[in-house]
Amino acid sequence: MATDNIPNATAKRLPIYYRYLNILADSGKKRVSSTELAEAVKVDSATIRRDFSYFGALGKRGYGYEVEILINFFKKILNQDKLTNVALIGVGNLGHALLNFNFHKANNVRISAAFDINEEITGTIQSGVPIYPMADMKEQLTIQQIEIVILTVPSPVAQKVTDEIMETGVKGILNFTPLRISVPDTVRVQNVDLTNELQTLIYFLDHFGTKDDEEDSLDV
Ligand SMILES: NC(=O)c1ccc[n+]([C@@H]2O[C@H](COP(=O)([O-])OP(=O)(O)OC[C@H]3O[C@@H](n4cnc5c(N)ncnc54)[C@H](O)[C@@H]3O)[C@@H](O)[C@H]2O)c1
Repeated sequence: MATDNIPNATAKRLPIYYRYLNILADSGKKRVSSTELAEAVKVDSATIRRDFSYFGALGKRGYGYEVEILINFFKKILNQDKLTNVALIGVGNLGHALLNFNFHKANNVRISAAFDINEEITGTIQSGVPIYPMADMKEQLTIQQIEIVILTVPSPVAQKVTDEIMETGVKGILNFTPLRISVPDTVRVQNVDLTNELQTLIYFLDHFGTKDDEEDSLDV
């Protein structure tokens, strides 16, 4: 089944579907229609049907979707069976918040190592995660076979730190810094910018009120 070329917006909705399907399964529900799912996850049913259609026939017209089949399907696609270790670089205000949070609601991803230059925190363990000095970064990323890094360093050092990361086996960076970092084609960068999200929200409220177009909504 080809899942390589699904649109970004669809890929971003998959964890939302997966989370809600688990809630349905926990409440004993066996079957769900795209309309019911649409109501719960606030994505219109046509979009849900189109998203699911990228993965072949997951349901039948007029019958809906088997909750368990969908869960098993998304579990595989989202790699929920496999624990992904992630590293955090830059344990300041934002880094601390992410360490505290540590994705405890997702059982397939966790921050297993953090790095900083601040000697007051290196060598300590915060929220159960060891903070290593930057001098240990390459070695630890390699030993722990970490392929994903969350970047929360100040923007003036973001590219330099990225270049160091590129000397390891890291394949993906969740970039919280405002700098648009340069990486080789083999590495994927996902930028997170709360200011941008807030401004987009303000724009939609100003122009369209509260009724948003699903394709452009902020949680795509
Ligand atoms: N995307 C967003 O919505 C969003 C929101 C807030 C902050 N930010 C960005 O996130 C980053 C962190 O913000 P913050 O408020 O936590 O900053 P901060 O100054 O509190 O933390 C930065 C941390 O990085 C460490 N650091 C500095 N140079 C380093 C280096 N070369 N290698 C490793 N660690 C290094 C510092 O010691 C510090 O602990 C900034 O780039 C900021 O602009 C983004």
